[in-house]
Amino acid sequence: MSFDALLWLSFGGPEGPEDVRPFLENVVRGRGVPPERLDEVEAHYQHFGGVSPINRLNLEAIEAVRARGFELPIYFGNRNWHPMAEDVVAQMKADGVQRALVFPTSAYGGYSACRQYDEDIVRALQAVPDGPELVKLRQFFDHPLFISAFADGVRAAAASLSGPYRLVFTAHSVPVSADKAAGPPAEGGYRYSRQVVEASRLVAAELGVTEYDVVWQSRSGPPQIPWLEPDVVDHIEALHAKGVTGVVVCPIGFVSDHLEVVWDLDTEARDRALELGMEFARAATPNGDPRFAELVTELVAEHTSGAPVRKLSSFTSAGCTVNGAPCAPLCCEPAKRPARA
Ligand SMILES: CC1=C(CCC(=O)O)c2cc3nc(cc4[nH]c(cc5[nH]c(cc1n2)c(C)c5CCC(=O)O)c(CCC(=O)O)c4C)C(CCC(=O)O)=C3C
Ligand SMILES: [Fe+2]
Repeated sequence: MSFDALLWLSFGGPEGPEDVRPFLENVVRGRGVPPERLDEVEAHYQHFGGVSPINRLNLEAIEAVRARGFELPIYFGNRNWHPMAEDVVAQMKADGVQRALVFPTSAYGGYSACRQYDEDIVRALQAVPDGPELVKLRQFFDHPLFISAFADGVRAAAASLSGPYRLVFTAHSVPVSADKAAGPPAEGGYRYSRQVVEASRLVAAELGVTEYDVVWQSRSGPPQIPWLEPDVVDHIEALHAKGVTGVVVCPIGFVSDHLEVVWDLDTEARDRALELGMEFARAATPNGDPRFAELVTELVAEHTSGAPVRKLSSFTSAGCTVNGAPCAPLCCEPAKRPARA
């Protein structure tokens, strides 16, 4: 199969104070997130001048891929903020692109991490009749380059501490019902949390660390709905109560230092740990590591030159579908809630 472009598909983030509210409205449209939660999250963004680092980090990662001599033109589009996926797909069509690979900036399965990117593709193609064929790349949570980049991040973070530490992996929480619906029903659900746990195990194994925890962060939604727990800040408090004096937090669920990382971890979790008199260090995310550009190049080469599929676990790496089709019938079905307007 031949391809004539790569679409780098991400979450999007605001570029200034005025963008924050409309961006947040895009993210939570139809999701039942209470306004108080939005006010809180808006304050986190405004703390950084209303600018999320995510767009800049994506552009830097794209430059790193280009700098490797990558053979296809790369387009950048988002789910929730400009450049919006539909505008970029219109541009691709205008440029004569007929078949493109799509790199979604999430390593995992599940509704928010995988299926919602399929929905973005469907939405973009609906907005652009006779647009290019779009083939999404697979999930890469257990790719050796992804795992070793995180392992080095943990090594460097641990080296910055003076005493012993507990290794704590963290990923974005999701509603328990969404995790239960992650993956095709025949697999038994929980694909997202199982992949997060597996990636964490692989990083720990590469480091030779046998005692570690996997926790969750950045919970949203109405308080009465259960989300994956424990929360990273609560967990740091529990570790402190057990006499743990240092913590290395590895944001295994994220590819770059976007807002949930620089606020929820580097600010909130860190402040709490220091308040408790604990040492705290946060491992780097892979986005800025040369291995990340190599990873993208390899995932593309699986399609363009039959490069081997490298993965360290036997767990399914799905997500590779055409024009936004789900991976399998009923795979990662969205929760029953009002449709996006
Ligand atoms: C699994 C997962 C990932 C990892 C996979 C992936 O990377 O895709 C992820 C990434 C991200 N989440 C992000 C931002 C936000 N997520 C929100 C809300 C939500 N996230 C959810 C899940 C996830 N989110 C869910 C289930 C919700 C509830 C609403 C809904 O059901 O959709 C909200 C609303 C406010 C709030 O937090 O309540 C914001 C602003 C940003 C950009 C940060 C920046 O600007 O730098 C990124 C990369
Ligand atoms: Fe999926």
